[in-house]
Amino acid sequence: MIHVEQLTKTFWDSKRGEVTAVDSISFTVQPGEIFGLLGPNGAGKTTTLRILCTVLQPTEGGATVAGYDILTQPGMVRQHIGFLSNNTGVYDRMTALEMVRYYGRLHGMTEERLNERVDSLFETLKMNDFRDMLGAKMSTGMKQKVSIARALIHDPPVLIFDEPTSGLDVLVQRNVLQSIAQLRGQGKAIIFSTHIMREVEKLCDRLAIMSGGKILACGTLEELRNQHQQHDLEELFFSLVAPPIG
Ligand SMILES: Nc1ncnc2c1ncn2[C@@H]1O[C@H](COP(=O)(O)OP(=O)(O)OP(=O)(O)O)[C@@H](O)[C@H]1O
Repeated sequence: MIHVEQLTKTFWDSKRGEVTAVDSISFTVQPGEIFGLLGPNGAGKTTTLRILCTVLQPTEGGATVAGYDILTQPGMVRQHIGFLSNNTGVYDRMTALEMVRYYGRLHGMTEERLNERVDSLFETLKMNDFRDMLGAKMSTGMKQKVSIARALIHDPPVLIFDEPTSGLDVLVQRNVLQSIAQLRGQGKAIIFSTHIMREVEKLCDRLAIMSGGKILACGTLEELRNQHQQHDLEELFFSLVAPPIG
């Protein structure tokens, strides 16, 4: 469902010179699978996800999403992908319902299909209590639900979550993680980027540990534990990302 092949992205930075944000990474994600990208700040997670969403172009390598090529079929990729970050971008002057419907129309959905999807999403995400509330009056948790509904309105087979729980309180975090787990049950292919190990342990079927633009390890948690002879994910992570000096 998602195939990433030797993807590389370099940026030119006036202070640092050439920065290799993503360095020849490859991985695949199957339907019904949550694939975790775990890495510290600056590891290259967001850059990778932005390339998959066709917001950025890779310097080298490529990827297909739901069978469509990110370079030659970016419009089709966007139609088959839902993207959620922690930056909710909810408009102050639109209600929850207006915002979600607006995104559905951007995806070219018919009114009938849109009504169906809105009803089902507002029900499952428990959004009916604030469907007519303006963005300006919503709590952070409400805004995050609107963002989730907006990302899911066109029922895409591929979902990309970039640190979706950062800045949320524990209750809302739990809610968001439960919603993501439900989506796996519906057969979606999901990429979930985070630097929170507990979330990876709870949610992800497979993971890649990223640092300095590279994938340092990739597999199920069990495979990584066996390969690196380290049961504790936190210890495993530190041994890869910040190995002891000397
Ligand atoms: N537009 C840009 N111009 C220059 N450098 C960039 C640009 N975007 C990202 N970078 C650099 O690329 C590297 C990877 O950044 P990226 O945002 O992908 O990491 P990340 O793993 O998502 O980190 P975080 O958890 O902090 O969001 C960093 O060194 C960052 O400074």
